[in-house]
Amino acid sequence: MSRISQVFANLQAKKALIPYITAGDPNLGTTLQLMHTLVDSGADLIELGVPFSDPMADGEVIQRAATRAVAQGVSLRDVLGLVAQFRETNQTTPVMLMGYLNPIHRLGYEAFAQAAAEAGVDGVLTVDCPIEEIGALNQYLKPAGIDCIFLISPTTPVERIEAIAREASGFVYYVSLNGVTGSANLDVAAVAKQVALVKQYVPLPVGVGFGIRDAASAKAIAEVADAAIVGSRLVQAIENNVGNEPAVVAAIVQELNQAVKAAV
Ligand SMILES: O=P(O)(O)OC[C@@H](O)[C@@H](O)c1c[nH]c2ccccc12
Repeated sequence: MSRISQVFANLQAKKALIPYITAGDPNLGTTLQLMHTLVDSGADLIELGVPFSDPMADGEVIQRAATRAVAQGVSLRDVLGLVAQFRETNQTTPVMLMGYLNPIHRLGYEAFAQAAAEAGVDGVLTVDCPIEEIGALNQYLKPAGIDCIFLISPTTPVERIEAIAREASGFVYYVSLNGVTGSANLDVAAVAKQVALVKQYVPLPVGVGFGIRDAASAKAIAEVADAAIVGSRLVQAIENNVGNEPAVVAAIVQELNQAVKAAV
């Protein structure tokens, strides 16, 4: 069983909190510290962004984080090195990479899958990978034991959800709204309805992200899904608290985790 599946199995009826941070924001050393902070504060799984120059699914907050990391020259190889460092002292918390296809394609799918597995990566979400192309990557991820995580949005047609069900493992990521990360108009009732639809076709846990900003929204989402995913709130806190990032992030994640774990 993969580390991601294991986490959901261990939680039983409880819900997962999945915080997102961008690797290399504000620098790789701080990201390593923050990854341990996330775990200590209750994160069940870490979503780690691979910085990219043209992050089209991201709102301004995460775009700026990617720009800061890219400006320091943080590469996909560096991110894999970061995960390997994290694994030196943590063998239990799953790490999923979130990124765009270009850097993975440049490294080569087979080489990437091998290096990611060696580093201790558990899942890969390629935001801009068309379903036609995912097989080319997944043929290497699967034997390497890495889960292929897919986005499903409010406009994903049922045929595509069925195609995703054939390739996905670990969990699927339901995007709560049509827009970019950091949006503010979360409609919990609409999400509940769509998550139920997704579950008719996909026999995996469903995590929900986009627009979850506080304890109340995290709890509301955790009541209708298997995991709440929070990015922009944390990335904004990192930007606003240079030099004091771990303490501020710890406080937010602890609060979010309490809310998510209180969901029934
Ligand atoms: O930032 P938000 O609104 O809290 O949403 C989570 C999101 O940041 C994280 O999962 C993520 C960051 N970049 C992405 C690109 C596509 C899909 C998801 C993501």
